[in-house]
Amino acid sequence: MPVAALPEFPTNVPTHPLLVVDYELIKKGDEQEIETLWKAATTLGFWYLKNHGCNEDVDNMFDMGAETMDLPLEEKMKYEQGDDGHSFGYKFAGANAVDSSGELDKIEFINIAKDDALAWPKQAQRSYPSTVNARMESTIIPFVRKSMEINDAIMAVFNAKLGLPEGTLQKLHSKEEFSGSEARTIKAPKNLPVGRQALGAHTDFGSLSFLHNRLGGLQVLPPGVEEWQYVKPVPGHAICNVGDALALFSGGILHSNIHRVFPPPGAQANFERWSQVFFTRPGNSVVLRPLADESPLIAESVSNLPEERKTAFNPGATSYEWFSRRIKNQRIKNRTGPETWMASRGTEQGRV
Ligand SMILES: O=C(O)CCC(=O)C(=O)O
Ligand SMILES: [Fe+2]
Repeated sequence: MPVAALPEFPTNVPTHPLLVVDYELIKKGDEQEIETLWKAATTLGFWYLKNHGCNEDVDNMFDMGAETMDLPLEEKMKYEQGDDGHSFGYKFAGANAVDSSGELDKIEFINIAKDDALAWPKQAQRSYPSTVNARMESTIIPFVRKSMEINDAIMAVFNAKLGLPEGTLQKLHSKEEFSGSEARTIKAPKNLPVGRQALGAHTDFGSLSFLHNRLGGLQVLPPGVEEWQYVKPVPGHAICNVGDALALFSGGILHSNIHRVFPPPGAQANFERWSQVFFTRPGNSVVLRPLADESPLIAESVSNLPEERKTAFNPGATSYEWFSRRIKNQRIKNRTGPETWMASRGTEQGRV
């Protein structure tokens, strides 16, 4: 669907403005732009990123997604994630809960491991539908490589601002180690029930998310605010956000905010909603904990945390364990009651 053919985002719904960061300026080390990025990452934890150079790659990923979702359900189900806490592969609509009542999610998606993209034509983590394999070289590998480069550059800025020894965050997100890093293409059907969640409220599991939206639907619940607000898609601008792993590594200096997906507002509701994400996550063996020994700034932030937050910020889990616990307990098949939803939570602080 060409963007020009889609209805405009309505003007009468509450939106939350995001700071705009220019990736070209970040790459050049522009001090003012770095300050804008830092402000965004330490307050809401969401920002727009322009001049990222991936627009064409994202369009190609949407084509790959459409080809994949058009396969018969029976074919897609051969590549399903399963109920054991694995993310890579296909997820059917209704596989996950969206809240503690066990209401079902409305979106389907395909997750492609960065390890499979980088190892191609060898298989690293798992196999994929033919439509994915056919576009691995032309579409997926370029998108994954560029997204990794962008998230790495942002992470290098955080590393310096947190006062960590050079390359610390880079080492925790090494290309070589297997990780949960993945590309995700999401399809939400048109005309979803109004006022219901398509994707339940959550914080992202990993470190950095690089998201591309054409239609509205993404909502955030900013700190200290009681009303969910839409994040308006802006053409050519990615929506970037901090995930739990960076919040934990930084002792809470970087903020991982809760968000969810609602049906697109106004006339946009009559259209399928597609989104494209790349998630950068730490290596599987990396233990999630504040890097207080490596940075006085982080040590100070931890010392100012209330006792219960100190405990929550030391989950005693590796990145792999954190990630699979959260995925597994979202799966409706694993639900025993509201406690299963609670067991899927990250750093939301009881807000959902
Ligand atoms: O589709 C979107 O806009 C957001 C998706 C999301 O939050 C996620 O997949 O973690
Ligand atoms: Fe998310």
